[in-house]
Amino acid sequence: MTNTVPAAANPSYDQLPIIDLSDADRGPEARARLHDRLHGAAHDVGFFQLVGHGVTAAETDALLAAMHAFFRLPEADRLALDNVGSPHFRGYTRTGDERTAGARDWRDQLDIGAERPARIPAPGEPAYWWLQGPNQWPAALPELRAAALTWIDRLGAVADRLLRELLTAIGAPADFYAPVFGAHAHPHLKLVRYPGSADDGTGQGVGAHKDYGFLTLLLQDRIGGLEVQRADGRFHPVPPLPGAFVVNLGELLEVATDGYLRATNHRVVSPPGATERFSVPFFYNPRLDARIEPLPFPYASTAPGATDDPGNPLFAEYGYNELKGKLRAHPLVAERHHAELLSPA
Ligand SMILES: O=C(O)CCC(=O)C(=O)O
Ligand SMILES: [Fe+2]
Repeated sequence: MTNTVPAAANPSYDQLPIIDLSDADRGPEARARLHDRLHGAAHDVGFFQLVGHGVTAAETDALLAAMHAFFRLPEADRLALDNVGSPHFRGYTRTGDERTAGARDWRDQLDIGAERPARIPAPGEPAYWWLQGPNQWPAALPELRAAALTWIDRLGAVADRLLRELLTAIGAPADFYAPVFGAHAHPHLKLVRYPGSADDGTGQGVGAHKDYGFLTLLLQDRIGGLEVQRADGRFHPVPPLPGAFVVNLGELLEVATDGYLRATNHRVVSPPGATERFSVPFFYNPRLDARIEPLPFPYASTAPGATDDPGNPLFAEYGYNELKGKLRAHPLVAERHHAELLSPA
């Protein structure tokens, strides 16, 4: 059987393909092998484990220390940052206030983005400008701000390299999307805690969803619970791999490649009992007003078309794609600040 698309590096459902980004610097042969594996992983699975990314254990430990300190703050300190007070969807979401796939998630989290002044959309301007605005930081933990903003810069640089290698791997110009990133890109970071299982028996840590942007780089601890929908339609666990980032493709890469690369559904099953799980997803997103042009690449003619789900339309103008998700996930923020954007039930 011939197959022009290279097979995923590891076809087993027991672990995701493992991609070593440092192969890009080991000469033309190693780089060509990297491109084969990356192509296969991105096309066949939409998820992989990234090693050789250059982020050190010390850098990771600094972020994790700040995150753990945040979740150890008295609840009142965390609630002082309640995102219900932010029309920009920034700040703290208490456990049970977030919804995915129409049901309650069982996690609490701090949402952080690029630190910019609020931009209130004028009449006639796109509503997604609401997503730009200041973060909320805990007064009792000043080091969190530096740790989080440093992480956004660091992972943004890794994601930038990875996107270039991925575009090269599928035969596209490496810098095709460079204009939609740069100084006005809209990265997003979440510090997340899953506080064990809710008593409703659903096991929903976070419900099945796709991410909205280009690439997500996730740091997960050793507890496990992340699951990815594979080609057989079933959700398979992603066993933690120490030192690796779990990478997945977001909806914009699906739009850009007309479905040749896919944004893959994933979810988190709550840890058992009172076990806590921590994770840090970093979302590599372009500027809000980026309009994602179709990618010129040699496999474009074989692309099946992007997913057509009336319940989850994919928007090529990035800001609308993120706003759709935020309004759905944070109904309390949406009702308080953006009632005019909610479609009548
Ligand atoms: O916590 C995780 O492992 C994944 C979280 C996730 O998929 C998300 O927040 O988009
Ligand atoms: Fe996600």
